[in-house]
Amino acid sequence: MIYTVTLNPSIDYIVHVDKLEIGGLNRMKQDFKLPGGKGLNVSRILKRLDGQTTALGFLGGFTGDFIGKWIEQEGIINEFTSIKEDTRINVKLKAGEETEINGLGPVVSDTEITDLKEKLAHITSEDIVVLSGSMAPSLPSDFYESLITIIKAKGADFIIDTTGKALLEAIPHQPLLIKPNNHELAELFQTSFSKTEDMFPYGEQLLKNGAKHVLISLGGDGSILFTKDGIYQANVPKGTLKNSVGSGDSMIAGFVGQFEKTKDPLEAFKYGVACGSATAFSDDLATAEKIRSLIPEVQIKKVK
Ligand SMILES: Nc1ncnc2c1ncn2[C@@H]1O[C@H](COP(=O)(O)OP(=O)(O)OP(=O)(O)O)[C@@H](O)[C@H]1O
Ligand SMILES: O=P(O)(O)OC[C@@]1(O)O[C@H](CO)[C@@H](O)[C@@H]1O
Repeated sequence: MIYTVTLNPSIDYIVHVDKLEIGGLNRMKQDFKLPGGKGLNVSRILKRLDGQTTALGFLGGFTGDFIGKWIEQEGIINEFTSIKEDTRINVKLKAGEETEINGLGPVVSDTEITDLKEKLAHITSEDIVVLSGSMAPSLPSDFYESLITIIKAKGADFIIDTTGKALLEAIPHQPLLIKPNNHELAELFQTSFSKTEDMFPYGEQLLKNGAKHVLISLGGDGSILFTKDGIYQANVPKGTLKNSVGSGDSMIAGFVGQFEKTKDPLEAFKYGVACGSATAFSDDLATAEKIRSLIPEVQIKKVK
């Protein structure tokens, strides 16, 4: 079973306007409310690909009810911890360019924290846990590490998709996968890249530090996978960009879903690319049909 943990889920309020007038009254052309949060997006894609997935994290208030009902309707096992405060709303403003305004997130109490940890402790060594996204500021800064301790004690694998200190602290615990994008990688090492090859030593360093696989996503420019056997680069399938929100999460879902089945990192990489691009070419997260249609277009070559 693949578990996802979304500590700070959201309703993603997607707002389309023709042209944004700062300081004026803007009328929406179209709007959508969708369940959001990185781990939840991973679960939603896994489910569409017929995977079994359980979603953990914190959900509260009217916003939490909306998300809980939605994901249950999609067949995702909902083991979220109920919290007193409202889950946040993240605004995704589409006015030609995309602008995101993400909420801070609710205060989570000690009892709520204990409940989440108890639920996580039900996993077995056969399971993979995906830890994704930001933490509400009320949580201790080493919270992800405390969850990793539980996961490791059960002998399960984990994937972590977060940034900064929480990501750096997780790497020595040997995550199955980390997936920084090129900007996050540059930030981790306080550097900048002018070409793809510049990233190679940093990806290799992350492997040395403990990650079992490192996937660096480059948006519309593709992605690079670092494994113990070498470095591989993928193209991007052709299509029209509709929405880049959630393409990174979709990539992780494709990778972990296929890795669970085949244990083959290159096969997993191929599915990851197809899922990431399929979401980039869709209004919401990609459908299984769209993902499957892109698989034949993905080409992976060894570059080192
Ligand atoms: N414009 C695009 N065209 C084709 N494929 C894309 C595009 N944008 C993203 N993808 C696919 O999705 C993968 C992940 O995208 P990206 O690098 O933007 O992740 P991310 O920064 O984690 O995204 P997010 O945080 O918005 O979910 C890319 O490596 C690529 O395979
Ligand atoms: O604020 P975080 O946790 O970093 O990111 C949250 C978020 O932007 O990530 C998802 C896309 O990856 C969205 O569904 C959600 O709104």
